Amino acid sequence: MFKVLVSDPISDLGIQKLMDAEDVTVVKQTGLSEDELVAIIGEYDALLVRSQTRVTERILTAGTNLKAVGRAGVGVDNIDLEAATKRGVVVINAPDGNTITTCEHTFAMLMALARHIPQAYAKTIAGTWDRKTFLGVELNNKTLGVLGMGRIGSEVAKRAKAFGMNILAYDPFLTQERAEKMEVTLASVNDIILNADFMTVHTPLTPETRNMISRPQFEVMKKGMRIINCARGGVIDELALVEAIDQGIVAGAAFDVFEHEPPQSDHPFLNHPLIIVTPHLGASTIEAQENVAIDVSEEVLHILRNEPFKNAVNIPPVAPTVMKKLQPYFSLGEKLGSFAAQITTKAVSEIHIDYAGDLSDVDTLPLTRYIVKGVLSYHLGNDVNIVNCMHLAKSRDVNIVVSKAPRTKGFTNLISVTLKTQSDQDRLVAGTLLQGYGERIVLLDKFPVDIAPEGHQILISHNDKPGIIGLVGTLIGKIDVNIASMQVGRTLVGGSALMILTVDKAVPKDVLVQLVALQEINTAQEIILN
Ligand SMILES: NC(=O)C1=CN([C@@H]2O[C@H](COP(=O)(O)OP(=O)(O)OC[C@H]3O[C@@H](n4cnc5c(N)ncnc54)[C@H](O)[C@@H]3O)[C@@H](O)[C@H]2O)C=CC1
Ligand SMILES: O=C(O)C(=O)COP(=O)(O)O
Repeated sequence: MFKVLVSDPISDLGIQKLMDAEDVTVVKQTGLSEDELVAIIGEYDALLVRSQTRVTERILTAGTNLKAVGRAGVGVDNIDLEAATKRGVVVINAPDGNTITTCEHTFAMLMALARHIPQAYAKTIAGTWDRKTFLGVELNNKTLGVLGMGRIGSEVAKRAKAFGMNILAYDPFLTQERAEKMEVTLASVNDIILNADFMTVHTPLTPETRNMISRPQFEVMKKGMRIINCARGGVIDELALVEAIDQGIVAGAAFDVFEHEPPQSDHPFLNHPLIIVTPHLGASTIEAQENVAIDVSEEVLHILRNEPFKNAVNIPPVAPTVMKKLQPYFSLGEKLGSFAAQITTKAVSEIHIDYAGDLSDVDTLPLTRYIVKGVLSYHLGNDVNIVNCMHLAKSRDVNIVVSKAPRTKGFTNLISVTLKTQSDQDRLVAGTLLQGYGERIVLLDKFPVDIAPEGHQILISHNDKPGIIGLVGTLIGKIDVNIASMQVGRTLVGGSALMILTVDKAVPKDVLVQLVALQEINTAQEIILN
């Protein structure tokens, strides 16, 4: 039974699927401190959060059973991604579910700012009928600068056009072609600062975007600018903004987010007559909360059940078409890696993977992860997964080298895994996916073989002499282990040869020792593939 902890307020309707799952127990406990979370997280397989819970390295370290952290929303700046990756915890988010809602909140803030609605409301309900102070501005024919044209920024631009606004858009990934398609003007940050009447930010908070708009930008800014931030606190320098408002450069600001949330009661934004604020409500609609909770619950279920998932933040994204092509090879890749690791007795310094045939023209990184996982998990056990395997390999100075060849001899696809060791005792295992026959190992070192990679195998290297097969069969038979299949490969008559037996159950270690003691047998190794 998997245990999932929900530590922020997340829609019940959205997580219904998780609550209904027979193999999952959901526990809801919100408002926990870091210490409280550290104390209990060890029992849980997954943690579901929004932006309040800070998922720190301490929490991730204490979460010894943790497989996934699900963020019911977009921003993952409250999660220590590096620590999660190191510990093999998949971090997933729900990037699409709150786009429209946050865009609409941005628009609500934009209009409230243009017409002083919160200030007018407060004065009116306090009993003053003031029709002079709150002279607003129209949006029509004004210029809106959008910094960050991702999901939310693009939707804001679309709606602003319907209000008759001209859009200046800046995003490092915005091309001229896409800008034209969206009927916005591609601009620089400087163009926006100098020419816009309103400016809205929709970027994540990164080292590059932190204080993107600060004193130097305010100093040259077009007078009367109005600024909206429904993205992340810290993108616009809070103190510099207050100064710019007080100097009459900026006419007003509307902020949903703060550098530190919740802000201290003496934060200069609170009670400033020209700044309106909301408490990080951008994503807070019934619809968005259901959407993000559904998305994240489905993904967490996939991860817990070892099924393919998308939207992992700490694994590079894979295009669906590529995924479709690669997925059938994941299990074969992992088994090849595991097989190679089990027959390699020296420390591995390089994992060399060669993809040939069908696999040579796709981005094979996701498959490489499965192979590396297979190699490392033989020694490192369940601590290795496709999230942390590359990091673990690097931290152990194991190089991963990938080569590709468009053609293979006799196979439409071939994956060859060579484990290189410092003592030059390299081992090679190659496999293919045969239409109708499934996974096969077809090459072991230099010997052609045909083995279904599953269950228990014994790999024996011997000299090519008559009578060896009989000796081995007799010894294995004596301990009552059934041999399901046997193959012998050699390159030269009378030279070195290789025998591989598929057996029905594990063979005790002392039998392997007895096998090696037989004449003409050099090594005997057991390989277990699940
Ligand atoms: N207030 C709230 O409740 C909510 C806030 N957000 C926040 O809104 C922001 C945007 O979310 P989405 O549009 O979904 O993300 P997105 O990933 O679709 O868009 C972000 C865009 O920012 C751009 N960007 C990155 N660095 C930049 C830079 N230096 N200058 C200009 N653009 C840059 C990226 O290229 C990308 O196109 C995120 O920070 C997210 O956390 C999202 C949902 C709700
Ligand atoms: O999705 C995001 O990035 C948000 O900022 C929304 O945060 P929340 O889930 O409302 O705490």
